[in-house]
Amino acid sequence: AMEPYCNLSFSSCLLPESVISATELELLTQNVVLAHQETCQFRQENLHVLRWETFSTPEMQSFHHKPMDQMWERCVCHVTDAIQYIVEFAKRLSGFMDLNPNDQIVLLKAGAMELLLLRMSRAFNCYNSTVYFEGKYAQLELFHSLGCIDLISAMFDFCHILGVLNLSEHEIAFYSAMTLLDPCRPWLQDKQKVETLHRKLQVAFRHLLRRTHREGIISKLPHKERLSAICQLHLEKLNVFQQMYPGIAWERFPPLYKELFISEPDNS
Ligand SMILES: O=S(=O)(c1ccc(F)cc1)C1(c2ccc(OCc3ccccc3)cc2)CCCC1
Repeated sequence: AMEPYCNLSFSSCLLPESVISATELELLTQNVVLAHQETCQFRQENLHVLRWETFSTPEMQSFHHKPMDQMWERCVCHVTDAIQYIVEFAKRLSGFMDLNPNDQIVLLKAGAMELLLLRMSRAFNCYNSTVYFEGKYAQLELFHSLGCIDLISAMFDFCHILGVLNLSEHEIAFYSAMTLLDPCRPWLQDKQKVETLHRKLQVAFRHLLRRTHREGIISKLPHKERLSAICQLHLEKLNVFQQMYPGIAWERFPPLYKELFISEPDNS
């Protein structure tokens, strides 16, 4: 099939807005990979050396006996830390800061937890189903006191699916950028602008996969419905937690987490 872009000798040819030049393709790929590398929070090599360091039974017990609200507060703080890196990733993606501020917030509100799950798969050991948590790798059981083991096991399953694909940092970078810059997010004002960015990312990602003979993973990447279902479940569990511990979320959860996941109480 015709290459998705004109080569430089025809640089004067009229490029339909969705097609991208070879140079722009290369610059976009560098931008996405660098934005991810600079904001990935934990380096792959550091996670790798720890991946067989699991919590001992006594340590597991201590997590088990933690009160639900304490465990929630710890996880919510880790989420907030992780999301600060995700916000930084977004800001470094070419085109994101040119979007209007409303659309930047819309994309981060809808995509932050999804990107957190994609990044969490980097810290998942799919050989013993453990995930990096507070310095070591934890089994599912450790999170029992959160009272939302169905949410946590859905996250584990998701990380397992991605872990089996053994995605490279480049692939995770593109998967993250395309998840964030999703033109189908509700309430977008300038959908067209996000669409153009998304299409350029698609061309660049396909180009990378072709170059690395990894086209096969496209059909194996989880559908976005799966990602949004887990994020929906998180919001439901957060709601249940707020019913059980009224006031804790408002008093103890970081502002960024509240901004993203807790809708203003309707004062009606
Ligand atoms: O280290 S973590 O706290 C962690 C928690 C559970 C787990 F199984 C593995 C890791 C962290 C994370 C925290 C909450 C998450 O969902 C939302 C959630 C779930 C349950 C309670 C509160 C929030 C997802 C991930 C990993 C990435 C960033 C922090």
